[in-house]
Amino acid sequence: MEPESVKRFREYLRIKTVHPKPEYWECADFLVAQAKEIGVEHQIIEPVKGKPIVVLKLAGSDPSLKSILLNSHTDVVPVYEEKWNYPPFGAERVLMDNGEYHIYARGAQDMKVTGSCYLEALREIKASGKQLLRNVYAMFVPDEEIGGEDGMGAFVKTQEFKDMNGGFDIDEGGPSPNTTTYSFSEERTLCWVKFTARGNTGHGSQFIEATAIEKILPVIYKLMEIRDESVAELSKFGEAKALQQGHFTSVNLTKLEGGKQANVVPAEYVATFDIRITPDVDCHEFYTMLENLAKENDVELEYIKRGLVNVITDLPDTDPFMIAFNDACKRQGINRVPMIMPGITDARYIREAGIPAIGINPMFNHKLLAHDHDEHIIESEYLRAIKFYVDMIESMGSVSSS
Ligand SMILES: CSCC[C@H](NC=O)C(=O)O
Ligand SMILES: [Zn+2]
Ligand SMILES: [Zn+2]
Repeated sequence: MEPESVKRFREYLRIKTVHPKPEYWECADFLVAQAKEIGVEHQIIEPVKGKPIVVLKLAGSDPSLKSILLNSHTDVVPVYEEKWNYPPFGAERVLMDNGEYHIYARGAQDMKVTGSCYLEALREIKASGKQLLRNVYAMFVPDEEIGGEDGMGAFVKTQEFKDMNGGFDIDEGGPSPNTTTYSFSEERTLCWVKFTARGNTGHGSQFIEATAIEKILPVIYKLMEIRDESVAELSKFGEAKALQQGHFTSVNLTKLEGGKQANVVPAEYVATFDIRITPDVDCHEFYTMLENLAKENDVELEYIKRGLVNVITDLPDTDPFMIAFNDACKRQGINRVPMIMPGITDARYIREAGIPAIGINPMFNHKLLAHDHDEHIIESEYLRAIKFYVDMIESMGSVSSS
């Protein structure tokens, strides 16, 4: 028998909130219907037209206290459909040889599973008739996968967000490949940067000076050197490599453009990099280094997107919210290990707004398939995750001081 919570999760997965044209209103309709069924208030905020944010509220008995926020994004990244063994928006429930059911869909891990856990946990708590002390808000926001400027970035600036009076945010994490759970209270800083070199052109048989290629190559070499250094440092950690990656700056040359024909020396060459700066270094110093590198080589630099601040959540274990958080983890058999988020998430906007945020995903034994083909989750782990969130929400929502 398929649990009702799984049916609802699969319904959420079937909504094509996929870039570049996510069906945000279909998604909002689904979430509003959920709120009505669960019996909690909801609100739709649209700080940017066509990008609705849906917020569900589990009302606490003392609304003057700071609230607990549960954040999730509704959008998902595109798919290479031909590479999937199951339709990416079919949300098929497949019985595996080991007796486990898998649910296949884009967003199954990243991160509709978490959004569904919030919905199911609110449903359970509401149905139990218990009233918590603090307001709890589940937020469903668009556009995280494209930077979140029009989603959480815009939302945190609204009066509606301020009125929620958030005291602590539970946010996005990743499932664990084993039974250790990662928790994220800091992220690397995103830097997408494009270098354009211009130079002399002419016949491909000649020794032409000051070509675009000669200018761009030292820039590429230098950045690849930084990449090599990170790889070398990271490899020293052996098995613990994945856990440590956030302490190193990652560099990837993601686009290289230029040249028209084999015998024409290119007049222009463009190199685009996806760089993630570790919070262990000052991002402004890193930017100065990039700018100097460009200047020294007569290359133009343009930031496509970059972070300018990097706020981390650093609460002591004696903080009442942390006590409640850790207690719930312990009760649910979650062995929490801190890690720096390798990518960027909407939690950064919440931290910048002055609210502590921790990203977590309590599911065990999953291959990380965010943004990958055949993204799926193990049903029994989803069901266990719901229990985790029920406990976590009740625990955090009952914190009396702070
Ligand atoms: C600039 S938006 C990119 C956001 C994305 N976040 C999760 O995958 C990431 O690449 O980290
Ligand atoms: Zn995500
Ligand atoms: Zn993602």
